[in-house]
Amino acid sequence: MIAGLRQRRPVATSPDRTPAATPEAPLVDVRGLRAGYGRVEVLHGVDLSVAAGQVLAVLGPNGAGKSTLLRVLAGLHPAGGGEVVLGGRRVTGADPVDLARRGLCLIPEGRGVFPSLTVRENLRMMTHRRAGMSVADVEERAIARFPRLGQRLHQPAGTMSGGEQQMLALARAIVAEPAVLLLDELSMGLAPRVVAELYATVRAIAEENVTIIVVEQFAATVLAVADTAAVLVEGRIAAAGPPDEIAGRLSGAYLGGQLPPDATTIDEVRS
Ligand SMILES: Nc1ncnc2c1ncn2[C@@H]1O[C@H](COP(=O)(O)OP(=O)(O)OP(=O)(O)O)[C@@H](O)[C@H]1O
Repeated sequence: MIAGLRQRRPVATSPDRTPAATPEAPLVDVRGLRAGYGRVEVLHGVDLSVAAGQVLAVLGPNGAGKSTLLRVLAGLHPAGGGEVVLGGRRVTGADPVDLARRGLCLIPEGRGVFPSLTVRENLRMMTHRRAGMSVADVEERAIARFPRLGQRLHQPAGTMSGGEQQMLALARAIVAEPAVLLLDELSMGLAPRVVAELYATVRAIAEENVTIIVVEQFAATVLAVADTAAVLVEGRIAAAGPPDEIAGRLSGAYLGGQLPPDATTIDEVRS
């Protein structure tokens, strides 16, 4: 079951924190972003922007550079060129701790939890992320959003189902009230029903004015909750626009919500 929306409570903020969302300007603006590994460039000048409180879905086949894009945005991998602007401030090259302080939070591919720690311990680690937040606050917020976690507080996170682990990863992220949430393939290895449940929650989180960039191969489910979408193919944006338009352009190329594994097929959809 998906918990309903809760009234957000004020927490202490730092002056560096990304300003409250406003609908006028993009909250995240990526311009000509390049990145690679060694001499091999995998992002060849990516332009993307997402308005405050909106969900941007970035779709693309294996190896397109989706995870690399998120890692650069989170400060975990260096940009080789271009820039990242967060809340009107250029943050290219900022370190991950600084970006986290500004309210940017990445849930990486795989489960963003500590498997040997209990659910409670995983949640408690988040108290340091926002001043003025007690352990009780953290647990209360997490359980309000994901009631199932309340029954598993003493269970090691790694023994929960994949869907429950992703709920915990999302719970860890949202208790810190992020300005921007970066999600890398929440759907990996999960049943479609569980994926749909997780993405319904992602939509609800966006409704609380959190800006979300989500990277996925599970096209149909994520497009259903996105405000805008882009297709990344071989490190370049092949298409961008409203989700229904992108879905239409992809419809000939995938069945059952799964993008085709080869970039060539998506290239054919481009024009
Ligand atoms: N640490 C690394 N060292 C060298 N090359 C890497 C590294 N990580 C990723 N790559 C390469 O960069 C390219 C983009 O990888 P990335 O993981 O960003 O793609 P992706 O779109 O997220 O793929 P997937 O959907 O399979 O996770 C791939 O060719 C990959 O092999």
